Amino acid sequence: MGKKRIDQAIQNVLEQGDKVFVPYIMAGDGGLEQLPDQIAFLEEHGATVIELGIPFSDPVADGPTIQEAGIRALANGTTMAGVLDVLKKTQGKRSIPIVFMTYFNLIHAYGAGQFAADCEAAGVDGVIIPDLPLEEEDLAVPALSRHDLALIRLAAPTSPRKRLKEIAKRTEGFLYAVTVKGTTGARTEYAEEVTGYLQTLKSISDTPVLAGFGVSTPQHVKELGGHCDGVIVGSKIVQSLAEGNTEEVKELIKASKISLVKQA
Ligand SMILES: O=P(O)(O)OC[C@@H](O)[C@@H](O)c1c[nH]c2ccccc12
Repeated sequence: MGKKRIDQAIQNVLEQGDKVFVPYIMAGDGGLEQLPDQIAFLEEHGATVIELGIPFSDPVADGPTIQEAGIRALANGTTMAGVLDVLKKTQGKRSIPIVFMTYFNLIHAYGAGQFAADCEAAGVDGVIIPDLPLEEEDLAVPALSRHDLALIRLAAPTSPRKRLKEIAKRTEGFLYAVTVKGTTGARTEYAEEVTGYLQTLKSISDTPVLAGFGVSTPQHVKELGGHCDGVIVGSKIVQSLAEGNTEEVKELIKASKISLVKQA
């Protein structure tokens, strides 16, 4: 459980010669009762770790697709406590690691200590808190460490090198390389500097580096994956699942399986 489970899952994929694939889904989109099946589907089709978003009324880092998914999830009554409850009850049915993506406000309202304890009890392995800067981490880190939860840090393309080094040193599980300036959401192409930025992060990080924000086609998965250890896909997965287009999700995951291509 916890940090080690994330490290293990990522290591297994990399040793096999594949790239890590982390899908993001919004908990409660489509009804919270769907969550165990959504997780099982992603696990079955080869996801490495699942990033599970907790809906929040003021999602400052999110673009329209994820904002709308959050509104749908809130409208059907999804709460942090509800998500933890479902995960706790279905713990034995999955072996894929789960990472929460939640704004700090929700953790603060829940109580950081209680939050971390309940996460551990529900089999959650780590958290991403996009609005918790390095300088404020003490608000959460002691509780998270006590309950063996990895705190995955985000690197932004606007951060100076010195700061990137500190982020890379502190991160646990993986380093989340935000590839664009702006909010989450599908994009058609990437600026050329992204390649250099990912290479820089690889050179300063001992922890696997995963690229996220705007990854939305199998081509993106292959391209970006070629410069780091794998990718995170949010908006495109959220949209495909909401439309019932499971084929699209499978194709995205398949693009991270380099070893399959080599054998073919
Ligand atoms: O939606 P995109 O562009 O594929 O980006 C990933 C992203 O959705 C997911 O990791 C995420 C959702 N909300 C966030 C807030 C901050 C950082 C990351 C996230």
